[in-house]
Amino acid sequence: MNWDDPTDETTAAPGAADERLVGAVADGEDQAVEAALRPKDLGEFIGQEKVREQLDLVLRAARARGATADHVLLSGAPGLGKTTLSMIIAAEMGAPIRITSGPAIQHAGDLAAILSSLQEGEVLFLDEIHRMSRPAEEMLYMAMEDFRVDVIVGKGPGATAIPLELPPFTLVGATTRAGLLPPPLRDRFGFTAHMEFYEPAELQRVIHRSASLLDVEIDTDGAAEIAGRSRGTPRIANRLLRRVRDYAQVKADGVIDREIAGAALGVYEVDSRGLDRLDRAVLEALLKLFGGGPVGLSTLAVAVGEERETVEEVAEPFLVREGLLARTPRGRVATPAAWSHLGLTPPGQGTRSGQQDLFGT
Ligand SMILES: Nc1ncnc2c1ncn2[C@@H]1O[C@H](COP(=O)(O)OP(=O)(O)OP(=O)(O)O)[C@@H](O)[C@H]1O
Repeated sequence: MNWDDPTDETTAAPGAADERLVGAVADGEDQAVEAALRPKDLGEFIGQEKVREQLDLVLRAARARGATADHVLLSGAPGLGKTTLSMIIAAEMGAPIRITSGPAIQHAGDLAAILSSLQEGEVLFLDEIHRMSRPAEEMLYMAMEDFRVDVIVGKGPGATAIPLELPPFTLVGATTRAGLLPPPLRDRFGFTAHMEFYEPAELQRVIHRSASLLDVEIDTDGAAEIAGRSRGTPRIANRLLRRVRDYAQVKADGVIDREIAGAALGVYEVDSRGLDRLDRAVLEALLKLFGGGPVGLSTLAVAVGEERETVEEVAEPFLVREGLLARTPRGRVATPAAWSHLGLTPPGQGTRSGQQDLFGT
């Protein structure tokens, strides 16, 4: 976990991030419906304009040369569309795709088995590439550069390396942490793209598109309301849309407008900026109990009745990214935006501070 990286929500306390409605990591229900919602080509892929434009050039040029596309590295937080883009790359190249992940490749032999069964031009999508084992990573260097691997047969002094030719393929590596990749691996990608969080207007388009695929009626304001609470992440936008759809079906006529979206997400405790119960508890403790800080992480965790790791890894990254909380050498500090988001006045700036509120003075 990189404490200073507010986008690093990937190594959060086990289960904690996944169970949240606003967690960016896919849960079982997401996996079941995401296939139906994935854009199928670059034209359908919303936002990430620069990445799309550059990738379009890379793929067109490869097609014009009749060659396999260069290896592609996609970095960015979970749920921003890395898997989707890798499938689009394969579709645009008219190639099959094989999907695996770093943690699934623990031995070089696992990788050799996959590589040796690839077809010519196939796209190999390697999610969480930064979590691959060292020996597999070293085998990948040669495979990417020379389309060849040395398979070691036997052990000790009798071990022999048998060279194995591979068909040309395109590796699409995905990582939440490009900085963690060793430079020799990073350098072997011909094209590297960093995926940014989405603007609310882009998420609004994602929501309209998904609503139409799910046969849900939603108006512009309803989509805007959900988009504003989706933490810049299409996966979260799609998940919130499904919960709001349930609410609209049960409590109204099935049509989603701003009022219905706001009421539904109120039930699920996702506030107007996308903070959930845990995020708000952390902020409230920081403001009301500690006057906005600085306060140590352990003290803050005790105050909200959570594990230190949960506060640090599950709640804080988004609060930092939103500019609501700062991690300083002296401890956690609330920003002016945190006070205004919770409708409180910082101490010394008015009649009602968080501290005064708490003690009713
Ligand atoms: N640009 C986009 N336009 C429309 N929908 C998108 C876009 N990006 C992502 N999505 C939707 O969000 C969902 C999650 O995307 P995807 O699985 O590609 O994310 P990811 O970055 O690979 O996540 P992870 O790192 O957790 O594997 C998909 O179902 C897809 O429908």
